[in-house]
Amino acid sequence: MTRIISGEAEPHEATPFAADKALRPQTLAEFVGQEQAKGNLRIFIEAAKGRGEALDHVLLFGPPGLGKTTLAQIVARELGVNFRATSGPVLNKPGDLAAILTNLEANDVLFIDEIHRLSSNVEEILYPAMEDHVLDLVIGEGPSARSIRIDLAPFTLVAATTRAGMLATPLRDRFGIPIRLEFYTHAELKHVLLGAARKMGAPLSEDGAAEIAARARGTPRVAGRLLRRVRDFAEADGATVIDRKAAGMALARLEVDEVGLDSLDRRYLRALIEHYGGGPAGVETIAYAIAEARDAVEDVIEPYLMQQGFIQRTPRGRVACGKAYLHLGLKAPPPAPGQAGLFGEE
Ligand SMILES: Nc1ncnc2c1ncn2[C@@H]1O[C@H](COP(=O)(O)OP(=O)(O)OP(=O)(O)O)[C@@H](O)[C@H]1O
Ligand SMILES: [Mg+2]
Repeated sequence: MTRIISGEAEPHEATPFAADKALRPQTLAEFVGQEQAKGNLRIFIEAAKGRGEALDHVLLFGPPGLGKTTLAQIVARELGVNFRATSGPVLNKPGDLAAILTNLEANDVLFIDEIHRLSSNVEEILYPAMEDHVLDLVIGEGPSARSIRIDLAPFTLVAATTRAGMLATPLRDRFGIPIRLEFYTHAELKHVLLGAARKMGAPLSEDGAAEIAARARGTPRVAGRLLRRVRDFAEADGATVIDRKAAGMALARLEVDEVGLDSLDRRYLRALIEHYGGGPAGVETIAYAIAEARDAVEDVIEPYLMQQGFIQRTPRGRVACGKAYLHLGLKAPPPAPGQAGLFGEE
């Protein structure tokens, strides 16, 4: 799925040469928003440093593009320790993780992205490593198999996931510091955009930043991507400043509407309303109707539609709220007797 407003990283954004790598905030102070998470982290980091101990394990969860990887790197930098990064799908065998763990120095940060995709045999060796800093490995097979125990340096696991619900409870329980990242406010995104524009040398005005921020679906990665595309249009048009008008024109050409929805979001809402009478409809059914993978629908499309009150999740499926009808210019049917109102009130 290639969408300008997808919160997911595009392949080029995930490489070390990523256009947005230089824009990554380097310190907690530079990291915009997520005030509660930052405040807590600051205290825990200072305490761990003061005691000369490893920081407790941190679980970062939330939709794509909200800054999980960025925050993980910042934690290591603020602690003044090494940052080692890997990801769930990359760790195929217990030995892959064992090799990384045995190479960590005292109090280092190990970052495991997409921890929900860790295979269960790798997950099992992670438990004693997280809890007691030991590695229990089985060497050989069959009757000659024996297990050995290796001591590890104390370390901090920082794990990220878009799907905290998919983690096994014993794994989730081993994180002393769980942090949910929230969508950013328009003001926070405006701040992110002005900072990024300064670093890119792009002539973004205050009202231009506000215009992009309002359409970036609460997500810094989307804001950064929109800024780059808007700058391209502005340059092509010979604009000397990216103001509200230039940004608005570019965003219209990108088919991103005033509230940050693109054609795929609108297709989702239309499918739910026009094919399924506004719901309740199962996510599988809607995904099929718009020819998208269920995971993408759940991770990328729905969180923002839900947060903005376009749809609601009910035990019987997704339901379109009044705001969705209004946004598409459709007339909302009256609520059926005994059912929740369409405007979200229970
Ligand atoms: N609080 C922030 N302030 C400024 N820029 C930010 C902030 N959070 C994220 N960014 C920028 O947004 C982009 C995406 O951030 P990041 O890669 O950390 O997201 P993520 O949550 O790890 O996404 P994914 O779930 O896809 O791994 C980066 O370019 C980063 O610089
Ligand atoms: Mg990431």
